[in-house]
Amino acid sequence: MKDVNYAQIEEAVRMILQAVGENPDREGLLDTPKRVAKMYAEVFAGLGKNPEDELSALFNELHEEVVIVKDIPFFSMCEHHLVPFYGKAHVAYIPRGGRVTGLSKLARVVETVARQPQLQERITATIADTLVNKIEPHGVAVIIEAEHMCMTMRGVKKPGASTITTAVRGVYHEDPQARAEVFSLMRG
Ligand SMILES: Nc1nc2c(ncn2[C@@H]2O[C@H](COP(=O)(O)OP(=O)(O)OP(=O)(O)O)[C@@H](O)[C@H]2O)c(=O)[nH]1
Ligand SMILES: [Zn+2]
Repeated sequence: MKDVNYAQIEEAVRMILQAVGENPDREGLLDTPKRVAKMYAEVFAGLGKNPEDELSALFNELHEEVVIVKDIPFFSMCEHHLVPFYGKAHVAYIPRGGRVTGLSKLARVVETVARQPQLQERITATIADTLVNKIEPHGVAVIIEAEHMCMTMRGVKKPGASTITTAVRGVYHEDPQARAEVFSLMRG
């Protein structure tokens, strides 16, 4: 994790409160800058981390068929508005050469990639590329379904609108039938 400058966040939050016409010195807001600084440190904890480091647990198991972990909940922050977007990630890969990773490690990759100012497309692609680079599987497919609060609580205000993004690599990129099969397992 990158070093977080808590004092600077606190100062900035005080300034924002003042700028919107609030009184940062009223009792209810006194600890708010501190809380917000802690909150940002937590929700941006993925900054400066390499998600490939999460894939350190490798088991030498010759399983050259698909492994899918689906419905991995995640929370991220849209880099345009710094409001949350959240939903579920589904991650599938076909191990190669006995390089099978711990199931929880797939969820850890999702967590690390999501915990930074992000775009849904970039989270999706980064998860796929992390697996490709670290364990060189036969194929990877990632689907993310999310609701963006910048589209629900503000702006166009369309609660319930859901965004689906995919990233496919290797055999899932090359073979439409394999891709259709894995997508139906992931979304079923
Ligand atoms: N592609 C993509 N766009 C996103 C994501 N999160 C938010 N956005 C969009 O980023 C865009 C920013 O558009 P701008 O016109 O620069 O900003 P804005 O005036 O606040 O736009 P509105 O949201 O339409 O009010 C909006 O269309 C958002 O819906 C994301 O993960 N991926
Ligand atoms: Zn946004």
